[in-house]
Amino acid sequence: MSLLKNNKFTTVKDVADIEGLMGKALHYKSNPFVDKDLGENRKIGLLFLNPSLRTRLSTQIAAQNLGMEAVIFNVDKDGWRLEFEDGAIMNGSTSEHIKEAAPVLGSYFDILGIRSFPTLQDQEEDYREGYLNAFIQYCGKPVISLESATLHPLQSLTDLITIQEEAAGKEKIKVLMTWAPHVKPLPQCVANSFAEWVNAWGKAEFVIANPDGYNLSVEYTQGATVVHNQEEALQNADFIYVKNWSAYEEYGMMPGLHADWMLTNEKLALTNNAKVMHCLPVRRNVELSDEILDSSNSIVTKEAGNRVWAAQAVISELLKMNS
Ligand SMILES: NCCC[C@H](NC(=O)CCC(=O)O)C(=O)O
Ligand SMILES: NC(=O)OP(=O)(O)O
Repeated sequence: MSLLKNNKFTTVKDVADIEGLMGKALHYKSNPFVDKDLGENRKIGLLFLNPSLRTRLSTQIAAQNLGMEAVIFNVDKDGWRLEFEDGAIMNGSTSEHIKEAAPVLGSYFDILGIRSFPTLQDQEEDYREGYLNAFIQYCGKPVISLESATLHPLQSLTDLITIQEEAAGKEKIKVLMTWAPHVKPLPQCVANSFAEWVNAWGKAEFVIANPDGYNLSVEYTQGATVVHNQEEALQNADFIYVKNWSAYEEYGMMPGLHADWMLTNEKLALTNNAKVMHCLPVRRNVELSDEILDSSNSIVTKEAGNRVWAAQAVISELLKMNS
């Protein structure tokens, strides 16, 4: 039985068995090379339209642990500028249409991973996931999201296994996702995705705290308790997931800077000695204080280390589905 429902990995909705996939990731953590022949003679193409440290390296390592060859291509810097619009008269700055580029890439690789951030200009356009969906439509191969306009599923699977490891069998845990300040508008995707996965997992009391004006789309938060008072939300939290995001309603805007939402030791004292998580990269002393990041409560680097095992579980399932 496959742990995936669909021949792609772009949302928790593509997963048939969340606990099974988490278990598989943790199994790989203990036995990284147990399936080292599974991907023999197969190739994964990792396509980036935006920067990345963790995703590109952890996914490459995960593929190599399965015996695959991983090729990274920075589409934004090294490829032709792509056109996505149907019927476009290409007499401007775009040189190649996705209708040619995607099937060509599909012919070179067995699996494709794609990172494409939102523009934060047009909510409707970003939430339609035009880039990701065009690749899926035209490449003819299974696609893994390496962070799209609205979601970051490899990050969220990682976050759940990290929580499971740290909770160490504790029955009732409270997970708080809190908005944090930032200097520029960031996508909602990491926060949407974490909410989508924690809600689908259903094993935690889940609270989201954000200032007025920063509510996420209910499509992802449904099931969580959304509050606007951070101190109240911090009470008895076992895990604090820290993330900035720009406004969803007043799309891509920053309706208030709220520097006082940065987590400090004083605030951490309100919690159940909570572990602090962040997807990284993090801006020190803007999003999270030095005193938290340098304390034993911070598990951010351990969390990033777990990215390998989440990616390995997903690639392994896709290899088996397409063997
Ligand atoms: N892939 C992990 C997060 C990516 C992105 N962060 C950023 O763009 C941070 C940029 C900066 O701090 O300059 C985000 O929040 O969605
Ligand atoms: N957390 C994460 O996706 O990091 P990168 O942007 O460095 O890949």
